[in-house]
Amino acid sequence: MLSGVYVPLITPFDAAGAVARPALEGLAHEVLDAGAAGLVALGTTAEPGSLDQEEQEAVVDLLARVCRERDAPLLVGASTPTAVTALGARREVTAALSLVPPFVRPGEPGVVAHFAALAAASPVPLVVYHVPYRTGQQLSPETLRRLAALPGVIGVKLAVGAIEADTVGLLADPPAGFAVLGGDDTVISPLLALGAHGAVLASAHLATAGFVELADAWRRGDTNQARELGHRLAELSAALFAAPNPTVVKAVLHAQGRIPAPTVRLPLVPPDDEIVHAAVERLAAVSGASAVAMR
Ligand SMILES: O=C(O)C1=N[C@H](C(=O)O)C[C@H](O)C1
Repeated sequence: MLSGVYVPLITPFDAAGAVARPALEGLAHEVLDAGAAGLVALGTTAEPGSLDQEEQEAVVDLLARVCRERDAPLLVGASTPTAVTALGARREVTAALSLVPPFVRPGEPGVVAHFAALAAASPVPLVVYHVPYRTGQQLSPETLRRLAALPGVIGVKLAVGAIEADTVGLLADPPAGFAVLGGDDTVISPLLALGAHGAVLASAHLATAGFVELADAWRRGDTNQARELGHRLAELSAALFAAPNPTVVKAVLHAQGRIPAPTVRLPLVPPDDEIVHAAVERLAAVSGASAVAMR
């Protein structure tokens, strides 16, 4: 079952605005070196809607090669029958990360029917990407359990924006063989405390070892370490999400010299300098105060 911290890699661009493949490869190895359980290609953080087909394929090709070299799991953002079918030829792909249909607001029976059909068509397992503030579609615990019972659905990336009673109930009695991965960076520590199996965190491009240690500490029951580290990392995530993701993450990676430019593509625009400075300072505070070597 999926577990640990997965990093949904940004798409770095060079000074000319093209995908900076060497930088992407470097980031992939860096986060795996720091203990990330696996990678996500074409997550929200990758700005997939701003990449053309060739760029998307180049990103998946590169990250699939890295995951093959590192024997690491790879999730790939893919939400249509055509997109998931295209993953069949890629043996490195562990699962598709498939968005609850956005904007349409089909209702919960429609969501279940959608994922039943998508899973039946998919050559790879599915992780349901549930992010209602982006999709406009809420899902009850009962519906999440119905999704978990679908053949081929192996988990959920849960990004409901808070720790809700429904979330507590789901984690009190999680469906067997169904991974619950947190997708809300600022509340990932309490979600792990409740028993989430792991996380998909844009924040984990930075202080990667800290986020890995956070998940490990909650898993082994080291509550003092987990609680203290969780508070500090939550402050870092809040700073990294003070402007639309991944604008701040990219700016900090550029400030660290890890990517050639902080460029984001429209409709995203660079964050205010003050936001970037605050995130850099928060990262330094987290890194400086931690016994866990962080970058
Ligand atoms: O790229 C992702 O996957 C994530 N996207 C979330 C979002 O921006 O809504 C944030 C999370 O860190 C992972």
